[in-house]
Amino acid sequence: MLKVDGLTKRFSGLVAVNNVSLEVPQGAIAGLIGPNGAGKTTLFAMIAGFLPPTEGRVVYEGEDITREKPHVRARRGLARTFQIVKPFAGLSVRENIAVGAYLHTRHRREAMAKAQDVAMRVGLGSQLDRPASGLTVAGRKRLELARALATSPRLLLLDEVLAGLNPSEIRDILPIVRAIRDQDGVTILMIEHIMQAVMDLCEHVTVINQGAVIAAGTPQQVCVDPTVIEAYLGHGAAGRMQQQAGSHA
Ligand SMILES: Nc1ncnc2c1ncn2[C@@H]1O[C@H](COP(=O)(O)OP(=O)(O)OP(=O)(O)O)[C@@H](O)[C@H]1O
Repeated sequence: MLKVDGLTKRFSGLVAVNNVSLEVPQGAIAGLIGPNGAGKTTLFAMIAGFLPPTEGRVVYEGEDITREKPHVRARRGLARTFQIVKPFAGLSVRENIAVGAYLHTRHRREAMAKAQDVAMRVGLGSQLDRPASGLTVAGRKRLELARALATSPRLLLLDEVLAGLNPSEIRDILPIVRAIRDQDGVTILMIEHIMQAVMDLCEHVTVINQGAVIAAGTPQQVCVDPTVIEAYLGHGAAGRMQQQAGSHA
């Protein structure tokens, strides 16, 4: 469904993303993880068309979309959420969600109906007529998800939809994300720092560090990969953990 081929992004001297290749098959929930500043958001911005790559290609459903604008990609069914959620403050929850639906319709009634449908899916059904500015952090995350879903995506890029949520809020939102794939068949690529969520949701994970892919595999595989442990915890960490495990055995 999505093929990222040798994507590189340089910001003057800094190589934020360095020759990254990955594939997301149709129907997958795939994860993208890595320490702070690894280049995850920059990679997402290139996939969604918000930043032009310095080198490399983005291929979506077999077509090279590297030069396409974000709204053209969105019309093809490629949607993303943003880490920082900024609702349109003067608008209700329903109107905020409807903004996404206007991608495919010019009719207000249709956009509002789509907004209502999507709101029910993400658990915002009872908040539809409240001002979006009054939502809690968890509510705003649901709103962000709903706005993306209202564009009727086939590939959804989720940028830390769980960040800032408490454990019970996370437990509530995980089945919603899973249902987007299971019931609507939407393929998902998610950036996520919360490892338990990655373990629960993702079938495949790509790990990047300092702009480059350092590991890929199932969540279980990458969690025990010494290169990944070192990237998160520092040089020598994998060895220290092994020693500790040995001394506790
Ligand atoms: N517009 C920009 N201009 C210059 N440098 C940038 C720009 N955007 C990102 N960077 C740098 O590129 C690197 C990768 O940043 P990016 O935000 O993609 O990382 P990330 O993995 O998403 O981090 P986090 O998990 O903290 O969100 C960082 O060193 C960052 O400072």
